[in-house]
Amino acid sequence: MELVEKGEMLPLMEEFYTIQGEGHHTGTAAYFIRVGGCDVGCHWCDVKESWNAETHPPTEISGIAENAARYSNTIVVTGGEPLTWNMSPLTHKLKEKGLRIHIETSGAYPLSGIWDWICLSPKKMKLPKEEVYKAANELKVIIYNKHDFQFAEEQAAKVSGNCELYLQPEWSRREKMTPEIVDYVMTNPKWKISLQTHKYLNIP
Ligand SMILES: C[S@@+](CC[C@H](N)C(=O)[O-])C[C@H]1O[C@@H](n2cnc3c(N)ncnc32)[C@H](O)[C@@H]1O
Ligand SMILES: Nc1nc2[nH]cc(C(=O)O)c2c(=O)[nH]1
Ligand code: SF4
Ligand SMILES: [Mg+2]
Repeated sequence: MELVEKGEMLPLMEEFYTIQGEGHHTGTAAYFIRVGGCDVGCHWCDVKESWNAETHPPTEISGIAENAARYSNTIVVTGGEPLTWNMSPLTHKLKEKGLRIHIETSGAYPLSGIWDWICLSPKKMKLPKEEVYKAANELKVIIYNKHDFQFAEEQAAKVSGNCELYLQPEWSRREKMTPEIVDYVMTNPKWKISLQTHKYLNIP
């Protein structure tokens, strides 16, 4: 659909008001907008239902923004992969309402939209675009196995000097990898650990 191509409508999977569970803003209330569509294909992805954009209804962005403003002054746009779509129209609508806008992204597609905070979670299968590395405020690398520490260092070499660095255990591997991350962070203190705290709290 043409309006989806322009970013005037977006395949909306779900919206929910919750506590940011991960990374720098952990513990802070925020309204999440989850946009469908992703072809990065992480085998451990915890929202595979988001991948097929066709299963999520094209939704007017003005309605999405009005609804979001009723809940919170901090909005997290996630997915799916939000940068699959042109994020400029939605983020301008949210900014008109004076909201703070954060994105959760793999960075695999060109950076669109205006953002107060960019969380970049790079994936080996589809590496981030140069401009997303440069703009990222936090880098959050998922640790599934020991090789991922090496990948994390390679990715850290690509972000700006003031980008915060996080290692986050892949959820199904948390018992094995969390102690390894703890050791790694103590040895390499430029990194911090990020846990999916919403899963421990049993909230969305
Ligand atoms: C579902 S993704 C959506 C946004 C975007 N596609 C991305 O990957 O950044 C949201 C965040 O959850 C992380 N994530 C997804 N599945 C996970 C899992 N099984 N364990 C830990 N983190 C996970 C991603 O790396 C990303 O930081
Ligand atoms: N509470 C909560 N915090 C999150 N931080 C990033 C999430 C995401 O799926 O993008 C997420 C999520 O799904 N829930
Ligand atoms: S990039 Fe994000 S949404 Fe896409 S498969 Fe990977 S974790 Fe899931
Ligand atoms: Mg999540």
